Amino acid sequence: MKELEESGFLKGALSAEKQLALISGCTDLKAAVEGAAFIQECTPENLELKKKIFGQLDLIVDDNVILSSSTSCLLPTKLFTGLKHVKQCVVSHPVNPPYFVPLVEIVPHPETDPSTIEKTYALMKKAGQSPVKLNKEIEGFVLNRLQYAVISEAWRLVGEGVVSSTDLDLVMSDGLGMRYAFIGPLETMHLNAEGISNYCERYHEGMRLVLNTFGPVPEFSGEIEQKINQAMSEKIPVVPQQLDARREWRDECLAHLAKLKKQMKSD
Ligand SMILES: NC(=O)C1=CN([C@@H]2O[C@H](COP(=O)(O)OP(=O)(O)OC[C@H]3O[C@@H](n4cnc5c(N)ncnc54)[C@H](O)[C@@H]3O)[C@@H](O)[C@H]2O)C=CC1
Ligand SMILES: O=C(O)[C@@H](O)C(=O)[C@H](O)[C@@H](O)CO
Repeated sequence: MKELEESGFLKGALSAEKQLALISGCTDLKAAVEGAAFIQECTPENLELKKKIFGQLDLIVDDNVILSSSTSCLLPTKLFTGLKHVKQCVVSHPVNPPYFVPLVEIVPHPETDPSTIEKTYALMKKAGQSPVKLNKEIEGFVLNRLQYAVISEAWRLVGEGVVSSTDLDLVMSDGLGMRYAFIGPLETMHLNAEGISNYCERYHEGMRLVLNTFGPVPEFSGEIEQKINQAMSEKIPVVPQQLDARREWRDECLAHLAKLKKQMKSD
C-alpha cells in the first residue's frame, strides 16, 4: 500500500481503521483493497473504465465489502448490472470540493441490498459528510439535475444577451446562493409565502408562464461557449496559478461558511 501511495498511483489510502480504500490509479488492485470494508472508486468519468475496475473488484472481494462509485452521472444499472456482488454496490456521489461541501448522494442499483445503503449512509455520516438517499436511480441523480438546470438557463440568458456572465454569477452568489447555503428551494418557497400551498396559490401561474419560455437544451459549444469562456477567462485567466489561487479563495470561503453553518445548526 505504501509503495502504491508513493508511486502516486493510489489517490487516498486505507483509513486508520483499515476500513476505507480509495481506488483511482492502482496498479495492484488486490493489494490496494486488502482489508477494506468499503471501497470508493474515484477514476475518470468513463463508463468502460469503471466497469473494468468493478469487474476486477467483483472477482476479489468477499460478500461483505461495499463497492461504491464516485460517478457524477453514470447510472448504477450501467455500472453494476451483472456483477456477482451487485447487492453490495452503490453510487456515493460527492461534490467538489468534498472536504468543504459535505453532500454525498447515495444512489442504489435496483438490486442493491438495503443494508448496503444503510452502511454507506452511516459511514458517510461518520466521515462528517451530509449523505442523502435516492430511492431510485435517474440520469444526473439529484444534484446534477438541479445544477444542470441552472447551468442550462444561465447559458441561455448570457447567450441571448439578457445578462453578462459576471452578473449572471452574481445573481447566484449574491442572490439565490445566499439562501440556498442554509435552506433549499422548497423551504424557500415555504418561507417566502405562508407555506407551500399559499406560495403555489400566489405564484403557480407566474412560474408556469416563465417555465414555458424555457428553450431547448443548449449545445454548450460555439459562439456562446466562446463568449462565456472569454468573460470567465478575463476574470480568472486559465493559468494554473490563477485557477489554483481562485480555488484556494473558494475553499477559504467554504471553510468559513462550513463553520458558520455549524454554529447556526438548527436541528
Ligand atoms: N472533480 C469533481 O469535481 C467531481 C468528480 N466526481 C467524479 O469522481 C470521479 C473522479 O473524478 P476526478 O477526480 O475529477 O477524475 P480525474 O480525471 O482527476 O482522475 C481521477 C484519478 O484517476 C486516475 N486514473 C486516470 N486514468 C486511469 C486509469 N486508466 N485507470 C485507473 N485510474 C486512472 C488518475 O490517476 C486520477 O488520480 C469521476 O467519476 C467524476 O465524475 C464527482 C463529483 C465531483
Ligand atoms: O459539481 C460537482 O462538484 C459535482 O456535482 C460533479 O459531479 C461534477 O463536478 C459535475 O459538475 C461535472 O458535471
